[in-house]
Amino acid sequence: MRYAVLVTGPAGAGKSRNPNQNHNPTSAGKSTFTRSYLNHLTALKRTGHLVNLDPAASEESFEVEPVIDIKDLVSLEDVMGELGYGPNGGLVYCFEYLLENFDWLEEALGGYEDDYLVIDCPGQIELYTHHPFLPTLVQNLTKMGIRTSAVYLVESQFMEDKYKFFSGVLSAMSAMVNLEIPWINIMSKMDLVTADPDDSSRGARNGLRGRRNIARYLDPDPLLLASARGQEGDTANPRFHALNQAIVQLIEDHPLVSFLPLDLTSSDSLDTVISHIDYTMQYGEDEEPKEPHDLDEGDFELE
Ligand SMILES: Nc1nc2c(ncn2[C@@H]2O[C@H](COP(=O)(O)OP(=O)(O)OP(=O)(O)O)[C@@H](O)[C@H]2O)c(=O)[nH]1
Ligand SMILES: [Mg+2]
Repeated sequence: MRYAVLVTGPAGAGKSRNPNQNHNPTSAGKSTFTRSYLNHLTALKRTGHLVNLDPAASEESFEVEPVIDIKDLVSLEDVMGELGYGPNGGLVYCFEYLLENFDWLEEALGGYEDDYLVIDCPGQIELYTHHPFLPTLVQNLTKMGIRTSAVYLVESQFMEDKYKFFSGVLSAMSAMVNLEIPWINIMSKMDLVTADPDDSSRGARNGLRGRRNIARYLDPDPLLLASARGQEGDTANPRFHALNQAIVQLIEDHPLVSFLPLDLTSSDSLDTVISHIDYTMQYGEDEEPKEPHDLDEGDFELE
């Protein structure tokens, strides 16, 4: 049996791919997670392979070499330079080109029997919400006997306030219904969440950040979120309250949207996330199906 995990999620405004540059606060951290994931599999004495499907990925971001790289087929730089496309049109072109030349990918994947592929995807949200590329890719992988699941990373800053959170939830839901495969939502960069509730940062002042308050975002109780509205300092236009209420109702009616916390600085956290992914796609189902580890609350203690 072969397995593939698509690592998806929104990009930030502006790409900062160089790890030495300032951290890009709104990028989900897909590429970073992908590499930690593979290193962790190695530590567990398991084999995994990196597949890069981001035609704009920069070379220096690869501390783990991809076994398959879309840029060997088509790169965004070339498409933009030679065909005069902008970054978004260029990405669409690259994916169309990939699907038209799917035998290239099929051949490249052919050599990896009994394997576990971790696929780093680009961050353009349109790719997940309204283009047919990823669903077609998944169908093709399924035809090849590759069992595919997806993780959707949303950055922990989305927990800073409920409006950002709603936007993260809605994008996750939209991607989920578009792909229709086993799916896990992940709240990434938990290392950036302030541990100290007395922290005077903006998020902490709003009382919406800090480990103490995380639970309500990881496993959202919409009514709780809704009741957070109208707090002192909430400058939102009251006309939006009805809309928020409707979104809250939607979240409540679709309890699929919960998030697993991911803190790359904790190997336990990676362990938990990976065992959830394994469980979701029934990795090694010929053996006993695995129960996911209990969510390690030790890391995010709720007093
Ligand atoms: N503090 C912290 N920073 C992170 C983490 N993961 C990624 N970053 C930083 O966030 C930025 C973006 O990370 P990437 O992994 O390139 O994000 P991406 O989702 O692949 O971005 P795109 O490919 O542009 O969509 C980089 O500057 C990383 O160093 C994390 O777990 N914690
Ligand atoms: Mg990336």
